Amino acid sequence: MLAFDSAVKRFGPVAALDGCTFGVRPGRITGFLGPNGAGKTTAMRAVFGLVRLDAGAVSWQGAPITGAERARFGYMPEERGLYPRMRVREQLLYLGQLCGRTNSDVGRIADRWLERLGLADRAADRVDTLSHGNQQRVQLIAALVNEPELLVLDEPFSGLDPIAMAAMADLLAELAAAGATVLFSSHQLDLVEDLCEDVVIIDHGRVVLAGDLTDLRAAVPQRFVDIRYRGPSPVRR
Ligand SMILES: Nc1ncnc2c1ncn2[C@@H]1O[C@H](COP(=O)(O)OP(=O)(O)OP(=O)(O)O)[C@@H](O)[C@H]1O
Repeated sequence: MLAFDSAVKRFGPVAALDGCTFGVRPGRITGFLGPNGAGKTTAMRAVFGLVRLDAGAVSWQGAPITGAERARFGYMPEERGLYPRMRVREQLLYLGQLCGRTNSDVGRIADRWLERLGLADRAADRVDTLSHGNQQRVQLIAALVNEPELLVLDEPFSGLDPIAMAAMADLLAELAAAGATVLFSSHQLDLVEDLCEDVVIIDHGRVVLAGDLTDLRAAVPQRFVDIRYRGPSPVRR
């Protein structure tokens, strides 16, 4: 389990995380929601040591996260992080080796995902010759080349067409079913509702709602509000 315990991170006067506490359970997909600037990216970066918390902690399996553990995690950062002029497969091999995996090991895993995501015929192409959606697929594979126990994805669905979104959703469901812990942020509420078992909603760096989506739905039986307006149309013609 990935756990945030009273995590605090300040940037000058801004509290990006302000006592943020939640858990991400293994074998499940957790959707991480919140308005722009809520603190989602900051929380995800804290898992990888890319921001240093001012107070509180983030832990994995009950212990502080070390570099050795991070090498077994997968991360798709919001700003993405591929070398544009490197060839797709070559880049995946390089990134996998940085995680301490052997060349043949990474090659086998990368080839499987390239095939699965319809990119086998682009393996020898430079990344910057691929479309945005295909670069995003490569970025996902980069997060998977070390067969991660924990997968943290910052807005992985943004900019994808419906077919690519469905392929990504299937893949995440499959990884979680195989035991991986999956946390992803999104602004697409319908997608989160369809795909996730758990949700965490934060605002101003604090958790406002967290838990099993089915339980949360049951606690709020009224899901739609019917608003009727009487009077002249407010729309000017
Ligand atoms: N490196 C930084 N320097 C200064 N302020 C930062 C930095 N990183 C984040 N912040 C601020 O911290 C707050 C939280 O930002 P963060 O990117 O974590 O939010 P978010 O929930 O991921 O937003 P979005 O949905 O827009 O991606 C924002 O007010 C942001 O401006």
